[in-house]
Amino acid sequence: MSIHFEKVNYIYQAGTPFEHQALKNVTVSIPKGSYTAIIGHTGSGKSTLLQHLNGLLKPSSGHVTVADKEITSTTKNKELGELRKHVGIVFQFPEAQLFEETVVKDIAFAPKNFGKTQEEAEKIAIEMADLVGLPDNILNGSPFELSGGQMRRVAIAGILAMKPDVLVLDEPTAGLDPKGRLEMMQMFEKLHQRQQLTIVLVTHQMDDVANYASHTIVLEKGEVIAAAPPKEVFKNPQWLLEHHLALPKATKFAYELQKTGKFSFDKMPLTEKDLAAAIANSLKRGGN
Ligand SMILES: Nc1ncnc2c1ncn2[C@@H]1O[C@H](COP(=O)(O)OP(=O)(O)OP(=O)(O)O)[C@@H](O)[C@H]1O
Repeated sequence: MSIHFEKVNYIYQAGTPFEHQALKNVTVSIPKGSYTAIIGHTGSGKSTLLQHLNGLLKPSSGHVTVADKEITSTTKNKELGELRKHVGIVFQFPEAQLFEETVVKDIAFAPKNFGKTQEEAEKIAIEMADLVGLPDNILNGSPFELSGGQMRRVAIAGILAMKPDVLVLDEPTAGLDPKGRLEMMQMFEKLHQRQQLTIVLVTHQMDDVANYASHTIVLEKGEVIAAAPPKEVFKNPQWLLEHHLALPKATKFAYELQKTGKFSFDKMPLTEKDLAAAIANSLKRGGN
């Protein structure tokens, strides 16, 4: 399911003293089947852009096309029901939305609402729980007795139960410890690979962009300032620093090494593995 923004402007609270233009003439695509990271400073418009993906927000002008559905300022909510099944959005701290008395019932809520029988919905729920790595023995217990990371998995399974083609994640690892973060990111990677899900990830974690994303969109003050694979976006550390963006750890380390004048890199490494290979190469060419 490909997604395209064409000259999209979005203005919050238009015509009031609080008016704020959060997206400015955004023309950008999210390739079908990609793992696209959206990065940018606080307030650059990431969440605003994300909410256009299923019409929670509609462009003030311009249009968004998701598969064959065009969303404009005049699109009615009742036209968006089908689209919302195809684009699942996991907002920050999704576990706050859990409410059912058992894990299975919580995950089964959406399919039941979309017309499945109780039995069908629970079957889907059990499959989805397995997909997100929840153990069987918690399924009939309360979601509120689980750890934070497991509660989040329940909430994500609830979104996956709609069988979306696109999974949108707004800082999905916020508040998790390093182990929980790694496990969660590995789970999304698995979903991307095995279910061919298009993933759209809003993140401040540049290492996650480097490790997992195939495409990157960089926002600054509501404008798209770059849209390219991570290796392109991170190849010029100076440009990123000028735009007050962080670098992946390995890229930063290589950049600092390069500044000593003793190492040079043809391609900036993005990951620890790339970094080790790049240092070895530089040494072979006569670095010291
Ligand atoms: N309801 C609103 N009314 C007015 N301005 C708003 C409203 N919601 C967001 N904004 C403004 O729109 C801009 C973009 O906000 P948005 O939440 O999309 O940014 P973001 O990049 O997701 O930020 P963060 O990284 O902090 O989540 C910000 O300047 C924000 O203050």
